[in-house]
Amino acid sequence: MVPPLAVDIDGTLTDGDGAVDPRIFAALQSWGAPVVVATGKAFPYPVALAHFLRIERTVIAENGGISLVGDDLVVHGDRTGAQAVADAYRERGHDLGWGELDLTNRWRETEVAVSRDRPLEPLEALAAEQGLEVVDTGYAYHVKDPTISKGRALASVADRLGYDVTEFAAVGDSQNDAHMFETVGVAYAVANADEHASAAADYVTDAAYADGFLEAVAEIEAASE
Ligand SMILES: O=C(O)COP(=O)(O)O
Ligand SMILES: [Mg+2]
Repeated sequence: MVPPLAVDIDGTLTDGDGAVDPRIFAALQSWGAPVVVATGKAFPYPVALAHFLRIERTVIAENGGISLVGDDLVVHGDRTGAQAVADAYRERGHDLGWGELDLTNRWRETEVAVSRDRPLEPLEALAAEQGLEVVDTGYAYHVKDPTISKGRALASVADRLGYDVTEFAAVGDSQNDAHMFETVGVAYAVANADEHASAAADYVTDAAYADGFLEAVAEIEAASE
């Protein structure tokens, strides 16, 4: 019996260009236990992925700021502090880097993401003034509540699914997966992972990106036989 699986999106289910690799579809659709898509992206992204893959709508978004188990939605926190940081950052002449539509932040409820080509030092200083942190996922800088994490949200989701979080396996690639890795039973970092994720993982795959994910799930399955 395979364990329940928590899986990151960017850098894990994607290729090096950030496109979801279609080879992961069957792996998620055929997994013999619950799958939790756990991402730093805004809530609509993992919901859409689950919808179009026709897998259970069991997702974590915004680095743990939002969790959904079926119709049970929990928002952990709010965006007030992060928005104050974004406003002060703009007042210093730095936009968030996503253009007018800002689809990266349009639907965020608990944090704000800033493009990695924007200055980090003033962002970190402004976040610290609000008691917030800046997490670099390799895809964006996230201004967030330091007490919120994918790991903390996964413990809540596991409980709502009737599992202990230590029964989970997890696969991911960056700093925003590290606490989740320390929370689950077994954690795999893909070869392209940053030093935070690699250090927190039990294993690092030989292959990168979606190839690394497929390698990890094959090993998790083999270990469960
Ligand atoms: O949105 C990001 O910055 C990273 O997203 P991820 O947690 O799915 O890798
Ligand atoms: Mg990632």
